[in-house]
Amino acid sequence: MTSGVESVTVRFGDISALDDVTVEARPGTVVAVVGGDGAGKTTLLRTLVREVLPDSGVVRAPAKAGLGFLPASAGSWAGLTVTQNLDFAGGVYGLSGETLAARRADLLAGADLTSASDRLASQLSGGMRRKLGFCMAIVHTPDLVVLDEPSTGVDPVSRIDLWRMISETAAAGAAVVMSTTYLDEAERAGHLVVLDGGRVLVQGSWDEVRAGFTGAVTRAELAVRPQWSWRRGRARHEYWPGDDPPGGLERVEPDLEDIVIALSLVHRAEEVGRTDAGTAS
Ligand SMILES: Nc1ncnc2c1ncn2[C@@H]1O[C@H](COP(=O)(O)OP(=O)(O)OP(=O)(O)O)[C@@H](O)[C@H]1O
Repeated sequence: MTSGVESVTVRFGDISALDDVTVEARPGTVVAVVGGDGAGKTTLLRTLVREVLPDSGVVRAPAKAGLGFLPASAGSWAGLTVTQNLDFAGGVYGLSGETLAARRADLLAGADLTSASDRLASQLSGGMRRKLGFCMAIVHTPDLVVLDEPSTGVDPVSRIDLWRMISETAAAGAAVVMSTTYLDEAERAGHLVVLDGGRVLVQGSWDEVRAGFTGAVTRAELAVRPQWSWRRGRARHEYWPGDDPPGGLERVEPDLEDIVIALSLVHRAEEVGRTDAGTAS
């Protein structure tokens, strides 16, 4: 079964957190949801696991036993040990005895947490804690795994562990939907969804997103039009929608971060234009 949301709209009072969003999560693939603060990433994931009911649209997802969710918060109990946390999560899904023990041993080894089995979750590093939360989310081998920023605040070495575990989970047949603020990481997902203001700006494989991007990005110490520029390292990158930047400016091959920011700037300019037009009429 392919999970996903179709034409989903979610409102919180006046705020449109998701606006006519359609995203598919096929078995065996990783979908990375990216976008700035308040783009709607968490709302999309929470809608998929039925923590949020949409105002309109259709949600397709397995029943609870087939769902694994790592929320943006820790995802484990601070006062329990690593083993107790995993056993509790496994117990909720009916795992016990040797089956649970074997699954626990596999997960702990894969997450490089075996030597920390008896430590309280509160005594783990941020990265170890996220890895534990991930293991708890997949202990029952769910068909749909939903991860809210699994690698935020995680050191680079643990991020590599996490990515390996996520890829292995998808390779074993699960559909994985995750949000991330690390765009270099998102480029590795099979399918990308770029959100801004609750709308899907673009989605597809990284190659498709890159091929569909129009306009040019330049790099300079100072921007010509600051409102169309953003900082990258010591320089500023700037977006030119017409693909015709002024001569003399150095063009760069945009990466996903450039593309997400450029598309978001265009989207926000269009929104302002719409609001201005609405006010004028
Ligand atoms: N429970 C809620 N009540 C009211 N507004 C909410 C609620 N949850 C989210 N929102 C609003 O919906 C919009 C989308 O929020 P969401 O948390 O989905 O974004 P996000 O992309 O995950 O952002 P961030 O990366 O900052 O967590 C925001 O404007 C947010 O303030």
